[in-house]
Amino acid sequence: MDERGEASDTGWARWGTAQAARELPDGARKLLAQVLDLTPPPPAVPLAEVALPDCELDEVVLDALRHAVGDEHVVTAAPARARRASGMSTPDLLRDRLGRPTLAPQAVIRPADHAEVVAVLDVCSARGVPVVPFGGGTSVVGGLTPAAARHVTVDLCRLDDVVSVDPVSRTATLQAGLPAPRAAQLLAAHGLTLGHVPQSYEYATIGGFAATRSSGQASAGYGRFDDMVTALTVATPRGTVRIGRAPASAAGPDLRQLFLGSEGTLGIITDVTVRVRPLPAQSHHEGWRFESFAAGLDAVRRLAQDGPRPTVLRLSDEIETMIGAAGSGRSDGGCLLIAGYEGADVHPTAEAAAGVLAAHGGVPLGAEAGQQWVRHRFDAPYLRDALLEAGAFAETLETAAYWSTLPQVYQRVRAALLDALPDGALVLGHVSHVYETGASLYFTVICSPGPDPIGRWHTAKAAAGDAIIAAGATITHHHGVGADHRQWYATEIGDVAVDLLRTVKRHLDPAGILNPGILVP
Ligand SMILES: Cc1cc2nc3c(=O)[nH]c(=O)nc-3n(C[C@H](O)[C@H](O)[C@H](O)COP(=O)(O)OP(=O)(O)OC[C@H]3O[C@@H](n4cnc5c(N)ncnc54)[C@H](O)[C@@H]3O)c2cc1C
Repeated sequence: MDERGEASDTGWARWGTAQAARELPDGARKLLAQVLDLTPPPPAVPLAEVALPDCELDEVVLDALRHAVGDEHVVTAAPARARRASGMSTPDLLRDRLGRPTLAPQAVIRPADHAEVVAVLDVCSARGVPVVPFGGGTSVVGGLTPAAARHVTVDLCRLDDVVSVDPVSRTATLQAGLPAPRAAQLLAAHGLTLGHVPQSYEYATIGGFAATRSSGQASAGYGRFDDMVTALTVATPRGTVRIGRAPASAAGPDLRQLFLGSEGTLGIITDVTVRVRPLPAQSHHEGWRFESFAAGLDAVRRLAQDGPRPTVLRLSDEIETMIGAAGSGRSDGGCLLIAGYEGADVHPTAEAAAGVLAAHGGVPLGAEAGQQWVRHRFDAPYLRDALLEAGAFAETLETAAYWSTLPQVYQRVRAALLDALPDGALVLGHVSHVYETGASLYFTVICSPGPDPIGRWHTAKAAAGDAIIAAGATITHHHGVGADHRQWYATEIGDVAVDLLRTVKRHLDPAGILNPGILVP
């Protein structure tokens, strides 16, 4: 078994391990059976039984790669390649379940450090071998499935340490392949935290967060991941770029931003320097009930704009609240808001925020509702597996918009999804990342799979993408562009910006080996 647990099927056709699987709560199962035509799928093909054609890379290329990283770190075994053929969107999982991953790499290359990443890029650039950087493999937008045959995957799993900590400036330099839980553990030893807790926290990596501009559940208090980055090192086919020598700078455009969100198309990020904060002495979460999503949105906007700002601020719409209640046995109706506070002394902030929430019609549900959310904050991906097993289809998408247009965007995306899935679908929504000027909107769709669940989802997702762009919102707030959002991304940024991006890519990656077909239209 290697360090990613291929032999135990970790992350194959499911989130995490089989041992960590969750049952669908009875209430939720009954509710779904009333509204959807549930069709349980055949059992998933185990990873060890996936058959792939043998690696077709030239022996000269394989030898050069072995020379760059060591023989045992050029892996051509089918399980290792199959496991890295895609990310973790529901279509990815469904293809995995059938034992038919989209486009497996020819080999998995595991460099140990920046110099080895540079050496791998040199080989691949000279030989025209496409390269897919791989962090935790949790992309949900096709970010790991290039439009290229015979590619290799560069797995950053051996770049998994803290390079340095500067407690005076409160920064830490972290290697790109460091998984989020290990980063948290290593920083905690210094009394520090990053505060970045996306729902994919258990498996995603520091480099992946930077490459996709990730946003975590506590973004109201700690900011987005790209807000946290003060410097980064990137290996490109042209050489190494290191940017960020001061906390702020007027030395030209901020080129860190060129690489943040570049999704492996301009280079491989090998380390990231991030702002860190002291581990919070206190943490308190509580629930609130609002009569309607509109009323809750009003309260959330007031906190986002005028403060006090909680660390976690999350508002579910009526349907998400109802489904959550069916799962937990509660049935308060309305819309559930979770407010979380972390810091040295959270109670003054929590009390002042409570005043704002109550003034906007919020009814306190107490700390138990908050704790309930904390206990289950990482459950959703496991529940998606449970839904797939029960014969439903479940997938998510997200966007962001200014406050003035947010309600219309919400309505239009919901309507587009429901229209595209006319035989019954549940569309759940929430707001969980807020800014002074607007917020993200996150949708979960649960529907009957039908005979062609992937095709059906592509149609619905395209309708949602069209609605998002037509309503003036962004095609993605935090999942990234990948292969799946490219078409809408091109419309969003326009022709001149598309040319600019293509020109930058041509300069940094003249052979066009880095993640072809991802991000760059
Ligand atoms: C169940 C689930 C929940 C999720 N929840 C959230 C959430 O709450 N917030 C959020 O922001 N996202 C979320 N995501 C999406 C995903 O976790 C993020 O995009 C995450 O940042 C990806 O990190 P990763 O290490 O898994 O990267 P990967 O999936 O391995 O890679 C993502 C993209 O970045 C590129 N890449 C990876 N590492 C590097 C590197 N070192 N240098 C250059 N390019 C690189 C890859 O080629 C790929 O295009 C979720 C995904 C799942 C499956």
